[in-house]
Amino acid sequence: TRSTRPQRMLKAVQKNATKGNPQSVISAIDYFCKNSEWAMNVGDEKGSILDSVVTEVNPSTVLELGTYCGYSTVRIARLLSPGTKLITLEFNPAYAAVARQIIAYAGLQDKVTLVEGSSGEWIPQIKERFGITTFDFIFLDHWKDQYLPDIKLFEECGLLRKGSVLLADNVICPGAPDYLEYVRNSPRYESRYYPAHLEYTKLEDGLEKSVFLG
Ligand SMILES: O=C(NC/C=C/[C@H]1O[C@@H](n2cnc(C(F)(F)F)c2)[C@H](O)[C@@H]1O)c1cc([N+](=O)[O-])cc(O)c1O
Ligand SMILES: [Mg+2]
Repeated sequence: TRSTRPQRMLKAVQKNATKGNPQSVISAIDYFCKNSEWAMNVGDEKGSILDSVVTEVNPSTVLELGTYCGYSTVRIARLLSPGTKLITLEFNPAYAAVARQIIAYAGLQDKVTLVEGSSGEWIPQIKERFGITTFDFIFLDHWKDQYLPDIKLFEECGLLRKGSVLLADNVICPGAPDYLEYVRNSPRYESRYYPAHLEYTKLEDGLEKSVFLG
C-alpha cells in the first residue's frame, strides 16, 4: 500500500541526513518540504524564532504539544542543557512512530520523552508521572482549537510558575483566535507576537510568546 507523507519524510532524513547530526536532520526535512512535499513542520523561519526563545529561556523543564514528525522536537532538544529532557505529546500513533525514528536518527532520544495520548488525558497526570512541578517552557503546535482549553488546564493543574514561557505556533494561519484573545487580554500573561510566514510559503503566520505572570 502507498506510504504516508511522514514515512516519506523519514526516508528523506535517512537518505540525506547524517546520523547523530541534528542540524542535518532539520535541513533534510526542510529540503524535503520545500522540494518534494509540504508538511506542517514549524519550518526554518519560525524555527529560528523558536530557537532564539528556547536559547533565551534555557529551560530545565520543557513540554511540547504536537510532536507530529519530531521536527520541532529535534530543534528544541538540540539546544537543551546537558541532563535536561523534554516531554512531547502526540495523539496519533503513526506520527509518533515516525517521530521516534527521526528523533533517534538525530541522536536525541535520551533528551526526549515522547508520550502518546491526548492533552486532556495527560496534562493532569504530568506532575505525578514525571515528577515535574512546573514548566519553564511550553511549545504549542497541536490542534489549534485545543490551545485555549489546554492553557487553562495548565493553570488549573498548577503547571505554570511566574515566568513560565508559552510559545504558540500558527496563531495567524490556520489561526487560534480564541487563544490569542485570551493571552493578549488576560492580566495573567504578558504576550508578544513574532511575525513570520507559514512554513515553506509566503503566507503570513507567526508565533505568540506569552509569559505567565503568576
Ligand atoms: O493543523 C496544524 N497542526 C495540527 C497539529 C496536530 C498534531 O498534534 C497532534 N496532537 C493532537 N493533540 C496532541 C496533544 F499534545 F494534545 F496530545 C497532539 C496531532 O496528532 C498532530 O500530529 C497545522 C496546520 C498548518 N496548516 O498550514 O494547515 C500549519 C501548521 O504549522 C500546523 O501546525
Ligand atoms: Mg504548526
